Amino acid sequence: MIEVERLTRLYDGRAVVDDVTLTVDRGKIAALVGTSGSGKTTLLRMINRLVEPSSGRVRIAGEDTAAIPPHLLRRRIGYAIQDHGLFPHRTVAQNIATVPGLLGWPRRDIAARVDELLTLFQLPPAEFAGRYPHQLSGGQQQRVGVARALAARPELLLMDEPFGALDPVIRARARDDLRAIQRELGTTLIVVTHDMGEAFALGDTIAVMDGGGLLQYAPPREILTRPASDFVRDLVGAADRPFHLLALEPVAALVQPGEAPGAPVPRDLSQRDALSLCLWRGLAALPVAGGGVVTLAALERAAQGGRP
Ligand SMILES: Nc1ncnc2c1ncn2[C@@H]1O[C@H](COP(=O)(O)OP(=O)(O)OP(=O)(O)O)[C@@H](O)[C@H]1O
Repeated sequence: MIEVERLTRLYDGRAVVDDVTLTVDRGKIAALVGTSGSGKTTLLRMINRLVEPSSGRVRIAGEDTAAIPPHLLRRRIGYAIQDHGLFPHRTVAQNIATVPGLLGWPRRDIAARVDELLTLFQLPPAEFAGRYPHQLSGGQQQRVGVARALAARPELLLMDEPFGALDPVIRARARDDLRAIQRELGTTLIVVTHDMGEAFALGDTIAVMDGGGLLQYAPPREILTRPASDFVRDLVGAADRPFHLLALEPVAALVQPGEAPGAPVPRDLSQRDALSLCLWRGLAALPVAGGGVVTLAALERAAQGGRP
């Protein structure tokens, strides 16, 4: 569990992060969103002490980070940033091996870990381990950046716009891969993003920041249906709210008895994609694999977030 308690950072007497308190449970994902300059990156960097807090504290699994020398702390916390910061003169394998090497892992364990991560990130080791960063696409470089951040099995991974440089299609895939990998490894993750869709797709909780302050910290559904202020409502995109809400749940949650023509959709299809299919095909209901249907009417009700 990560506990951020009354964390503040002053620059020239001005609080760019102002008395922020939040908790991220172990194995969960918190997404930090907010306007430009609202303090997201500064908050993230105070967690691994790349920026020293002016006041307040951070605890990781109960341990106060102020008591841990920064370089040791950073070996325990993965950090991935938009321009991924790979070492250009080191191979992919050497890049990923950086922190395990610093920690003095046996060579054989490091090699096994590099192979494991490359495979997990769908970069076959035989093809990619020996390449240099400039021999990779932007998307591949970002995956190596994330693999490197995860290499020493950190209890916590901090990500600052990790997919910022990717095109929308690859970005959505990278996000889904990250979620799957994060679940598999049980890593706690705090991610800064400008993309609300990404925040809702990834975050178990969403932290909304403005002017250094934390305006709301809550699960996605609550942020969408009960925004703490007009600012939060507008920031998350009032016009997209029904679609964000539908994207949170699979059709399995809405299945009802009945039959409908056509090929069944998988039970884990998002309600948003189901709505899209209904609209595109002009259908009032879709058959769902394993039996039953999801109706356009049920999707419409779900899009209203349970309002009467
Ligand atoms: N070293 C510094 N000295 C002075 N001011 C700083 C410093 N670092 C950041 N700031 C200021 O702190 C505020 C918050 O910056 P921060 O990078 O945390 O915002 P952000 O929410 O991550 O923004 P963006 O979304 O644009 O990346 C900004 O006004 C920035 O100018």
